[in-house]
Amino acid sequence: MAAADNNSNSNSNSHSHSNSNSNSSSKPKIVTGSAGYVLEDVPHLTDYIPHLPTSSNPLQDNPAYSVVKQYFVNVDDTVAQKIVVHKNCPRGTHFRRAGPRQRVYFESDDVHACIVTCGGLCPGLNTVIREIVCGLHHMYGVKKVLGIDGGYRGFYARNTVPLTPKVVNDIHKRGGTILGTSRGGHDTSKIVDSIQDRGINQVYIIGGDGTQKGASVIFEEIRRRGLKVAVAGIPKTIDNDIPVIDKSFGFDTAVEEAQRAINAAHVESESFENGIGVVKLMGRYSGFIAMHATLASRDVDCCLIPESPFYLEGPGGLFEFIEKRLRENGHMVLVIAEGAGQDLLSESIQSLDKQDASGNKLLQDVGLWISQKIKDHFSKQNKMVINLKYIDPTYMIRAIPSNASDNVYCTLLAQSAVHGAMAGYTGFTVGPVNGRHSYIPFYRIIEKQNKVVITDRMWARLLSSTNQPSFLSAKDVIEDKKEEELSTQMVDEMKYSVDNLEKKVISYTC
Ligand SMILES: Nc1ncnc2c1ncn2[C@@H]1O[C@H](COP(=O)(O)OP(=O)(O)O)[C@@H](O)[C@H]1O
Ligand SMILES: O=P(O)(O)OC[C@H]1O[C@](O)(COP(=O)(O)O)[C@@H](O)[C@@H]1O
Ligand SMILES: [Mg+2]
Repeated sequence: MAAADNNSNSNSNSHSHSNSNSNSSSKPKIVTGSAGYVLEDVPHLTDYIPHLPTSSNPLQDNPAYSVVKQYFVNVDDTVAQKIVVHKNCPRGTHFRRAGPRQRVYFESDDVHACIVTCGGLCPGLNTVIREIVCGLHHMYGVKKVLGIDGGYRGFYARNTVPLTPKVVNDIHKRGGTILGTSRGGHDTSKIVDSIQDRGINQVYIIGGDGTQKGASVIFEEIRRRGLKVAVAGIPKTIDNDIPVIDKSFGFDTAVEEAQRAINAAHVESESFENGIGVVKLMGRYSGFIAMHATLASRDVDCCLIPESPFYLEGPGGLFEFIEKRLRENGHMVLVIAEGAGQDLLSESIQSLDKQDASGNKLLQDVGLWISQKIKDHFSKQNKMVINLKYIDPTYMIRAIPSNASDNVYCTLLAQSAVHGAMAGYTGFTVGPVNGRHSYIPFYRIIEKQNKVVITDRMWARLLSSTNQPSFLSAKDVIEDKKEEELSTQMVDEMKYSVDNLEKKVISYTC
């Protein structure tokens, strides 16, 4: 059966904007079941192209997989977002489990896939590219895979690179992305025109929060034009700021590399009288890298992240703490995430309010700023002679190849994306939810940023390991907790009453 027979739109040069379905924009596909079960499903090509032919999955004849009992995922398998539950609480949100399906919606020979990488670098990008190419080739017999050069704008402004298992064979040993990447330059219609012109029918988009927003609008436009094109997102972020998924690829590698900078800061500070080592780590709005690097190292005396406000002067302030540590230990190490203390910076330095090409706010260098502030403080009052060393390993932690565990993780992400697209799913991001790989609708990935919750146990662990001040009064902590509880409760209540709110919802009883 030729799946591409139903794909006349995707091979047309006329940029048809007709829609085969009256539903022009996709609505969340929410399925409810008993006991407050909610499935936030992902779109499928058959939602807007009816009667698509299917064929059996070629993997069933592949000797490598045929020995694995139940290799195919049951169509009804879903993954729970919340696994800690109480006896009477609703079962909550679930996502479709990732993995190969018995039936596929593309014939191998008809697949023309493309891969693009966008946004900042991250360890593991090349591994994901490699495993998409090899997964398509070895598992599904797909021969036509195109690399888009230089991010989104490469769809219409740059050359493309044919990708084969041979071309990508050892790229996972290199940092960066062999395809190149960029910020800005997202023109949805031009991108979809290019997809249509080239006859591409599977689009793999690797990138962070900005990229996934772009992928979501590309999917909507493809759907509006009624094209048989599957759009799969693979979440990439060194900052670990993408919600829902357990963590992002490359994060472990980055945390590991950050240890080298922290070690250096520790050695330097220990070797000089009143030595202070300051390390700035990435993390625009989320302090995960700084928090995990601090927890892993045990040499850090104070960790400052964007989520936890702090102040410099007076009782309970940073200067007082530094002085105390120096008197106790003779040295100290301070780790600061790049987005921390930006409010303090803009008070003392004139804020320029500049943005990068993607519209991300360009931050002032908090590492330099805080180093100068500390130096000024101790010299002005003639308090103590200090020896401060500032280390900024910013790009060094992300421009490296991924470690072994991230390599395995990248393989699973790539294979999940390939299985999903072959099974006709579209408009989804792949990622582990409580350890199980899942297909997550774009809107859940882009609706907010993942941040360190300073009223959670992890931050408490950090505070107890460094014994640094929380820089919050007890009253602030209680208020923060209340706000967090209130918003979690509101989300739960909204989810539970979803079938009352949304009449268009497809509902069935398990
Ligand atoms: N809201 C948006 N809508 C469409 N495209 C976007 C949006 N935000 C960012 N993009 C595009 O996604 C790409 C990467 O975004 P960027 O923020 O630089 O990195 P990241 O995806 O890593 O967060 C850029 O090409 C940018 O133009
Ligand atoms: O200098 P660049 O390339 O814009 O990258 C710096 C930024 O990239 C990041 O690593 C994350 O960016 P992404 O959103 O692209 O993943 C930030 O931590 C940092 O501010
Ligand atoms: Mg981003």
